[in-house]
Amino acid sequence: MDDILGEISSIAGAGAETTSSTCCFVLALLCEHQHIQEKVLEEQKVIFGEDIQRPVTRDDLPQMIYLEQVIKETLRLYSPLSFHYRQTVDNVDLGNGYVLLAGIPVIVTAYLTHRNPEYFPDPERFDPDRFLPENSTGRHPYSYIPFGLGRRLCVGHNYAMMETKTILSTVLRKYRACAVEGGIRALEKSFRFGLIQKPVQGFRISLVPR
Ligand code: HEM
Repeated sequence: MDDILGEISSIAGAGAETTSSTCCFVLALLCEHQHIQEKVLEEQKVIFGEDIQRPVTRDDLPQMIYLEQVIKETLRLYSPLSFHYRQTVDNVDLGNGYVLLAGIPVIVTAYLTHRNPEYFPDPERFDPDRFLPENSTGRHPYSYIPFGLGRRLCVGHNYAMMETKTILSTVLRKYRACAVEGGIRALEKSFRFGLIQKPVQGFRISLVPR
């Protein structure tokens, strides 16, 4: 029973604030990039026509290709889990003159990794086209780690993408995300770099019915 309760609480804990914060960051970025929001909406119209009420079905999700690029680019800039904590088991030779000794804590930050200009030129720019197939093929697999990688890869990563697309499609067909209080830069200044990266005062985003 303890194991089952442990699994349930870690899935509920790891699955709730991560996706809600991702949805809010997408909406905040779309406030500041209206032309990208228009492209998202155009894609929604191809899938749903003018129907703003129809619930999203499983078959709709693979068609939301541009929305997926927008979510991926949002996760690049604002990964809810901004660092990964590990402890070395053996000595690790980094091949550049440095060796991490066995038994030491290692923190990898998604925040800095995702802003490495070697892999993401002009890294502060919000550009969903970075995730077009032709622009992402050949990129180093460890340069993009919003869900971690390897054995401890987020067990919910596919589900998270489905859930985020469903929520955003439902909201954006009905509402235009207009403004985020103080702008995204102000949000960033108030980040709490805890387990979940998010602004201390939460998100205040204006949504206007379409
Ligand atoms: C955008 C949403 C999400 C992000 C960015 C995210 C990110 C992550 C990351 C980075 C890790 C690995 C942590 C590490 O390296 O130690 C992780 C682990 C985990 N995630 Fe997610 N996650 C998301 C959504 C979800 C959802 C929806 C669920 C469940 C329904 C979930 C369940 C889990 C669980 C159970 C683990 C622990 C796996 C393990 O320790 O082996 N996550 N997540």
